[in-house]
Amino acid sequence: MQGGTLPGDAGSVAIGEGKRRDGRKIASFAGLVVLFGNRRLVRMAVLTATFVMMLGVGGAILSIMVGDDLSRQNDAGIGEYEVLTIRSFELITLLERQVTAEACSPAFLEGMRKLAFLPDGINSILYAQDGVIACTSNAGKLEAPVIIGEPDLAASESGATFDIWFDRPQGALGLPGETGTIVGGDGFLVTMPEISAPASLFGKSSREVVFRVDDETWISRGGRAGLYAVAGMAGAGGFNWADWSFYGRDCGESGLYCAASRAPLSSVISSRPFEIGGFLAFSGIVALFVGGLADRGMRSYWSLAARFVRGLTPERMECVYQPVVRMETGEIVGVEVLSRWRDADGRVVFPDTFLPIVNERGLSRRLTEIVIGKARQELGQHLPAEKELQVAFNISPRDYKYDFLRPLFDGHEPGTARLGFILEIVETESFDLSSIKLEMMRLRRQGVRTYIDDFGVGFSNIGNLAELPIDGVKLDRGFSMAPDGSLWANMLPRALELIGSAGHRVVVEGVETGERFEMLKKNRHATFAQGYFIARPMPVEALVAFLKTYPGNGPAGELQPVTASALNIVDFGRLKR
Ligand SMILES: Nc1nc2c(ncn2[C@@H]2O[C@@H]3COP(=O)(O)O[C@H]4[C@@H](O)[C@H](n5cnc6c(=O)[nH]c(N)nc65)O[C@@H]4COP(=O)(O)O[C@H]3[C@H]2O)c(=O)[nH]1
Repeated sequence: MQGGTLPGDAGSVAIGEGKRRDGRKIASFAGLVVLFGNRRLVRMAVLTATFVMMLGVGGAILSIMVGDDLSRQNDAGIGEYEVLTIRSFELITLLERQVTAEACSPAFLEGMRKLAFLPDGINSILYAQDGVIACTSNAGKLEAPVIIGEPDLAASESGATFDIWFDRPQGALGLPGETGTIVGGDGFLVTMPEISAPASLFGKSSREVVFRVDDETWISRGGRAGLYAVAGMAGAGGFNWADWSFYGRDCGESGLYCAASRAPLSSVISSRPFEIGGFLAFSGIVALFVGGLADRGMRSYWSLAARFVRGLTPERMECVYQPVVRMETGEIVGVEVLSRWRDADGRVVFPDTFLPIVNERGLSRRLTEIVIGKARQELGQHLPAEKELQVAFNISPRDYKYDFLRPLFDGHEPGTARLGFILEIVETESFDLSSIKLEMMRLRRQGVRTYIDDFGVGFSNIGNLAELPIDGVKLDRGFSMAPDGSLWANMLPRALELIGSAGHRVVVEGVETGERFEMLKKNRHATFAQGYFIARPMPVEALVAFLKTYPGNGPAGELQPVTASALNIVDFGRLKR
């Protein structure tokens, strides 16, 4: 057997068009994926998507970690301010209870100093009368009393009111060069020291602690002023694309203090170069792995073999019919059924491409079953009622071994049926045909004849001509397609003689020219001919049209002898793709 290397079959495009329109959209989409180049594209897309997804996951983890760290810094700042505030009130309560001597007297000052040394972080106590600071725990009685002025804020906590003076210089109060926030009610006041920020885990971060008056009003209590406002505008996840920075914003339980922190992405990355570099490398490896998996999956899912196995269905398998001429009368007496398979993208795949898959995967019986069923149904439906035709199928000799061929011709009544059936045994491997003799005879009794296909090439054996119950032989197209004067061309009459003398009919395949056709007409052993000179394989609708116009097909009993020039009346070019 030789693989078909045809550019196409006659009429298959135009006639098959309408039928396949529905499947076009799906097919063209499938085609995108089927194309090898696109498989690479899909692989790249999967790889990129995986990498981006990994970056997304990594980014989310990083942003949670940075967010946690920023919250930790915020909480530390808020906590310290809140603790100090509470301690301030406790201290003021203690002062009011314990320091009861005459205001700013030595005993009074002694009492203030003792409490200033409590381990509460507050070491500066002031005493003011009518808005004027008269003495402090550090400076004692002030020679020049200090007017404290209006408080920045009058707040209330658990029913008690207290005033706050933010960031007042402490020089005149015995703490030169320092500033502090003064908190207190009427009489005793305490100065809260500045609080330092804890170290960031992710590079250089900045922080601002604010005293929150209400949702819209707050007073900066240290750090980088304005940060709290920007943090409020940072989007979900606390990442601000405007300055590529992470932001965190938290408030304490009392709601009096809030804090905001910022960590620029660049400093986060530069603070963890190995971890981040390692994660990027890991993401790359995962993406390559997933891309490879996708590629392997696609290769096994979209390989031609996998596509064919999935698509070996009557819907995707098409039959084309190549007419066979009886040389004596010039009449079309038969057709060879040749199969074509439609790939997922709608392209036609020829037998030389899919037959190796059929043989490798043991699908020959499935193929035969589909082709015979489909051809019988198509011919039965389309052929004119009076037309008799010999229909030849290609069969692997292995298929004879199973009791499966005969049921495919159920209902076939030899002698009365207008369709006769021929099985052309294709010898693709060394196979002992004598082992299927019995089945050949059983089929013959059922009216199904057996021919040996592609005689003269491959595994054909002259002994088979004499020993097997065969009904005919198809001479390989290599003989008639060979150029004039070549060894093959010279062997053609000898091969015909050999087969004819064994008493078999011969179908000469591959008749491409009028000269060869005329030459064969003169040879009494050349019973039938098939080839492009007569017609290319074509779909059933084209076959019906062809049979009507073919010059040798006159009304029954009036068959016209056909000459090469008469045959050329048919416009074969119109039928060729
Ligand atoms: N150059 C040239 N070629 C011509 C000419 N006339 C016919 N042909 C081509 O030669 C092949 C003849 O079929 P084959 O020898 O049985 O060879 C067939 C047959 O062995 C096998 N095959 C086709 N359909 C089936 C099938 O349904 N089942 C099985 N098992 N095999 C099949 O595939 C082979 C190739 O089939 P196709 O590609 O259809 O190729 C066909 C046909 O299109 C001509 O004048 N010139």
